[in-house]
Amino acid sequence: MISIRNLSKSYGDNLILKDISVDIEDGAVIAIIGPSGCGKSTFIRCLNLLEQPDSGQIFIGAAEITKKGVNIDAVRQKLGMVFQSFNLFSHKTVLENVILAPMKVLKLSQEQAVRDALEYLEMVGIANRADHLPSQLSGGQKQRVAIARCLAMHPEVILFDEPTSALDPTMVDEVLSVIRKLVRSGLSCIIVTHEMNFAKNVATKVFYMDEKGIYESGTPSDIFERPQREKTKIFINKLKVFSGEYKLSEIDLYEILRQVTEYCLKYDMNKRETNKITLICEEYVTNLMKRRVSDERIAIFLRYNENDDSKEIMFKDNFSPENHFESPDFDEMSVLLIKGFTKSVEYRRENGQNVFELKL
Ligand SMILES: Nc1ncnc2c1ncn2[C@@H]1O[C@H](COP(=O)(O)OP(=O)(O)OP(=O)(O)O)[C@@H](O)[C@H]1O
Repeated sequence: MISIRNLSKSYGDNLILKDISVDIEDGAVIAIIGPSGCGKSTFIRCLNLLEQPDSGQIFIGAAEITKKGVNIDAVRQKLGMVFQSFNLFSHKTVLENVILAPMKVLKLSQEQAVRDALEYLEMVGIANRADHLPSQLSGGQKQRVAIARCLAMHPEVILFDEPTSALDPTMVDEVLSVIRKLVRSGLSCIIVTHEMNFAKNVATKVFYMDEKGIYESGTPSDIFERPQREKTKIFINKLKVFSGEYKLSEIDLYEILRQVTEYCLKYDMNKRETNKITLICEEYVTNLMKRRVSDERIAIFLRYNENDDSKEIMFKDNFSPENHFESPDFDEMSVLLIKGFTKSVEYRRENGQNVFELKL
């Protein structure tokens, strides 16, 4: 088991990872997903000490690897790493790349190292290129050699840092297939990936990273089908969000409608949908403007889910409850129009606010 306790890491003044604590069980296949720049690579690079954490502890079993004076080669042997950019020695053949570390670090004889290397090259389907130089290989083949080189060190866990990001799309599958094969053989892996289907189908657990930490974790179905937290939902559902908050005394209705139209057009909504959304916003805001009081505020949120094409509008305002949408003061035609354009309208009071959720 890998246990991480209160891990933090900054680059200069830029705090990237804040106080992460998590356990990774033996045999787990962890997919790490999250927006670009959230610290996924930094996190796994800290695990095998390619980056030095600023604080916190990492244990492999009972052994603390973050302790002063630890043997870094031994740590990296246990936690092998496959990089986005392969990192093969360009002047050495495929075979030489694979036997180098086992001879140097594991002190294997050349004969033994070659025997092992050919076995691993066979496993990743590239033994017939053992005498080639990396420059004679495609990106996918180079990455498979890098995986064989990692396996030759008998790691307990392999860390994959976006292993397919540098590849031509036609080569992604051959590398993912090899990783899938390793996973099936029982090897523990931690994979930083932007390949959501791969994460969904191969991982035993998914870490969604955001806000400098593991923002939400769970099984692939937890994360991909039932994400609980807002940012995970937005990331997973590819939600395109618009939000605007306005002080009623300063409101410029036409500016709001312009912003809403711009949002709809940006995400390729058709003219009909765009008109519906802007009309609903117009009706709602106009009705509230009529009863302008001192310092009332309204907020408009639009959410468009690209996966299932669903659209939602949410209005929040801090008017008193009797001023809400279905109250007699609200223009009857507006209510009919809004209801006619939507599949459902839900009203609730939340934290002293009126909240309307409309599904289109
Ligand atoms: N060696 C470094 N020195 C300074 N800043 C760095 C260094 N490495 C990464 N960063 C910054 O730290 C942040 C996190 O980077 P990291 O590569 O860990 O993110 P990521 O989630 O893996 O991103 P991506 O998905 O785009 O690869 C980024 O803002 C990046 O620019």
